[in-house]
Amino acid sequence: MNPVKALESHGQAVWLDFLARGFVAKGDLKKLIDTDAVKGVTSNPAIFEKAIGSSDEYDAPIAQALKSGDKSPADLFEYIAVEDIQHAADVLKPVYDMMKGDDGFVSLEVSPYLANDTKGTVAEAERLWSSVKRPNLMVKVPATPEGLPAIQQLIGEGISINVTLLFAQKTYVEVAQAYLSGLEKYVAGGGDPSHVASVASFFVSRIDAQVDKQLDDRIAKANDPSEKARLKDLKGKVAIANAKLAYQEYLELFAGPRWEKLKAKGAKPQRLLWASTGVKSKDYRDTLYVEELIGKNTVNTVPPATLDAFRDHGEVRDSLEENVEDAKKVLADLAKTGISLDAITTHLVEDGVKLFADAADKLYGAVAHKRATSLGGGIGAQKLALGDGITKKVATSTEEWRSQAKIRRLWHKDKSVWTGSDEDKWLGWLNSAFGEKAKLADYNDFANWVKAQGFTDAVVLGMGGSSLGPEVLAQTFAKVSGFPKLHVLDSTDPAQVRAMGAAVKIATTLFIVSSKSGGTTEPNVMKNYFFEEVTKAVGADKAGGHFVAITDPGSSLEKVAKTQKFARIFHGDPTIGGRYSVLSPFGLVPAAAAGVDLAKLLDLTLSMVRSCGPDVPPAENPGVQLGLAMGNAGLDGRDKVTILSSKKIADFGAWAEQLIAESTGKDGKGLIPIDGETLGEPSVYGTDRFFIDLRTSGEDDKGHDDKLDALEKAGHPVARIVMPSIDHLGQEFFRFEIATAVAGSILGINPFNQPDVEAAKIKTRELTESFEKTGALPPETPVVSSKEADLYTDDSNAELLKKAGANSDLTSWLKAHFRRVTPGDYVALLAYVERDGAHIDTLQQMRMAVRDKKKVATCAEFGPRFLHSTGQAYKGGPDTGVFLQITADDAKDLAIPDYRASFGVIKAAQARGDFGVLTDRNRRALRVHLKGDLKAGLAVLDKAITAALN
Ligand SMILES: O=P(O)(O)OC[C@H]1O[C@](O)(CO)[C@@H](O)[C@@H]1O
Ligand SMILES: O=C[C@H](O)[C@H](O)COP(=O)(O)O
Repeated sequence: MNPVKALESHGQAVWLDFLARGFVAKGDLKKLIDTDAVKGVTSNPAIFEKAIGSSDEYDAPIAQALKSGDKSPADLFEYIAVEDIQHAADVLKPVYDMMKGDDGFVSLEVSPYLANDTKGTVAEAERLWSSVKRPNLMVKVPATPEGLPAIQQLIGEGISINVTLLFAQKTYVEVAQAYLSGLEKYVAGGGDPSHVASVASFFVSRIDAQVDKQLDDRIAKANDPSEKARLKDLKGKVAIANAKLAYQEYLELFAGPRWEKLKAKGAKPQRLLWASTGVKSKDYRDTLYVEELIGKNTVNTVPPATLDAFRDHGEVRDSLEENVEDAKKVLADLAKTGISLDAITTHLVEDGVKLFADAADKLYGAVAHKRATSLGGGIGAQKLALGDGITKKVATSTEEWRSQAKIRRLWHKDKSVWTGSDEDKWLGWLNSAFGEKAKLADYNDFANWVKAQGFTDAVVLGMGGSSLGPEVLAQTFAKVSGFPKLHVLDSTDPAQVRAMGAAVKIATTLFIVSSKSGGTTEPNVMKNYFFEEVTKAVGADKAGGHFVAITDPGSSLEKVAKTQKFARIFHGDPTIGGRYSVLSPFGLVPAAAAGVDLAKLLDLTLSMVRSCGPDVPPAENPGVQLGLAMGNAGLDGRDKVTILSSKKIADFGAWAEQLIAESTGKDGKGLIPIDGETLGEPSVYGTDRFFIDLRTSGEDDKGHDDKLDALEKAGHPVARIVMPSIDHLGQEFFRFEIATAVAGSILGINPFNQPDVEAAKIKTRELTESFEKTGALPPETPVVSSKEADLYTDDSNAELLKKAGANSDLTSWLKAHFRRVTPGDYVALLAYVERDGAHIDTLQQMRMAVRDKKKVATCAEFGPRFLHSTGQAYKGGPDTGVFLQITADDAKDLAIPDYRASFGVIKAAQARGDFGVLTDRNRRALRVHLKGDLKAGLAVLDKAITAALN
């Protein structure tokens, strides 16, 4: 007789420790049921990994599953696994029916990531139970300290459980008690226990593998031949002895009054199942862990190779209750050697969780890969060409992030991923796109209202994160017919404020006052100005109807908005910092007002959110990969993140700048974003660059690409990202957010605070308060004064510059200042003037001259806008900045209603506050104040810069 089938008559059920889609579909499982009397199937993460990861068998099912909507890799795996388990359960259903529910089970394991999470395990087991919907399912839960209470609860709910990763006899007793207690609860609640089944999967071969290793060590060290022989004799015996003694416990546990009471109600005993019964050592007979553990009311789940071997040459006898005393002696002899079985079994539980988590990482990686392939053009493609050195470092970090579960910890808001301060309070952005999608109806109502009002323009008044997201949206998407044109104002420059007023029709403009804190000076003064303008245009009673506010709950702006009867107040999420707020009301309200299709934007964004999710291992996770590249490149001295965004998404860099700089630039560390530099030949760059090229599909430019290729060839790290279309903009917001958070972890900083911006705000406040009291800003003395310009700096900078040749003219000071620039530095031009096309061009020309001459990175920024963006890194980041602040007389100042200070005064105070912090931090900073006509002044400065550089 077929030895496998013969086991049946010895009271043992054989299950198959294997599952794969085709195996079931092609009838192979059915064949084993018929020929070998196989009565069940077990799966685990390693089995699924093998099935899904190393074949293309699942490509089509995955593509099919995605047809009903995008899914995260974990959801996708679950979807596929549930189908597989259902198929196997259906094939085994006749066995289940024939045996009246005593056998015929298929097991599906909860995620090993939840092994130490009771609540998570319970929730997942409940979900699997209800989605598989088969009476012959067993959900596998590990016998970890956190798994035990979950097992008891789940049994108490009438869910059949396969307890896995069980190695120690004493844990087995706890498992059986948990089963009994769970059943008692179920019965007490009116449940019929005859529907509940359970097995306790006692692992075998892994114990011998560990014990043998320790025995081998001792054998090698032993000198006495009899000692050697004694040790050798224990090899291959301990696991079986351990299992035999567990069976003795079983016989006791499932006898006696407690059990009899349950049995009388129809309860089934929790059978011991021998798991891990494929031999791990070639020294042993391949049927060892079947032959020695044959006994009544047990199960042995065997891998296909062991099944084949046993069918071929297995020997059947009632072995389980044989030589129990010998088994005790084996364990006693082991104890005498000093090898602790307790320590080994404890370690094996932890190791078992780790091994299954490693397998799950591989499995989810494979699923993530198949998902990405299947979604194809739906997700922005990313290619990293980092050069050998950084590639190696990224590979090391990738493995570290995987083995330390850092992406899952990041998503679970574990602050120890960063500095362990308060990072956990600032991670609302991770899920915001899901939350905002649920609010689509409200956004649509708002959009309809905006349309119905007939607004011609919508102007966002805000700073930093509150303005730069909307600005990218405004500049990327074309005006939508029937909706207002979207503008952004983020300045206190009188000319710029006035220009915005002139660019729109005040009477038909919607103003979106956007400030998370509600207390930021700029949006408040801009609001005061435009509220008065609107009042003049439409009357006091109607003015509020032209304003909406976006602000965090309870802010001072909310109070004002209520008093002034704003049309709407949208609340931000206080767990999202400004620079991470674009996929929250701060980006989405302006987008809705402009008629952007938010459903499409969010759906496409969510694909990237899933691609960067907790279940996507670092190697397959595009956000993590970009972040590890940025962070490691930064540590390698390539800390100038040079952003090259193509024409259609030209403004993206301005948003990315605020994200990267404000998040990472602190504690003397950080990444300096470089936006807007024209791409050059390798010779104009130092070795401090990391290039990110971002474009939409089809925006190819041979000249640009050749230059980029040349840079890559010259050894510069280059990340290339191709968005399928501008509609995929939200994907890039999210990719960069994750990347920045990850880079922050690599750099060892808290990416969610902005200590140095606050310092400048305090200085500015002191200056404006003094103005409110005295009517003037405190006097200051230039180091040099000429007809066109005054120069200012602190004593220490002045002394150094004079020593370096600065005398009485502008050029000499600039020359001395630029002379301080060394490789690895960056030069930042910080201009507190109107940000218009002409000034952007002038600044661009100046910075390009500096870059090409000094071969350093350059920034061309406008104040006060950059204060809420790169300003943090300039003051708090690495001391590699050389700053030229440019201020100017305002041709025509502008009063602010309800303020004594004008826009001009506030802007001046901001410039001085910022400069004060730069010099307090001993940064290399010089301020040029242009007098008289600005155009002429800038021309003089441009000339002086050119002269200074030559
Ligand atoms: O939205 P708020 O609170 O006005 O802040 C604007 C900006 O100022 C900062 O708080 C500091 O620069 C940024 O992080 C933020 O985006
Ligand atoms: O339920 C079955 C177990 O997961 C399996 O038997 C473990 O076997 P292994 O030790 O060979 O991985």
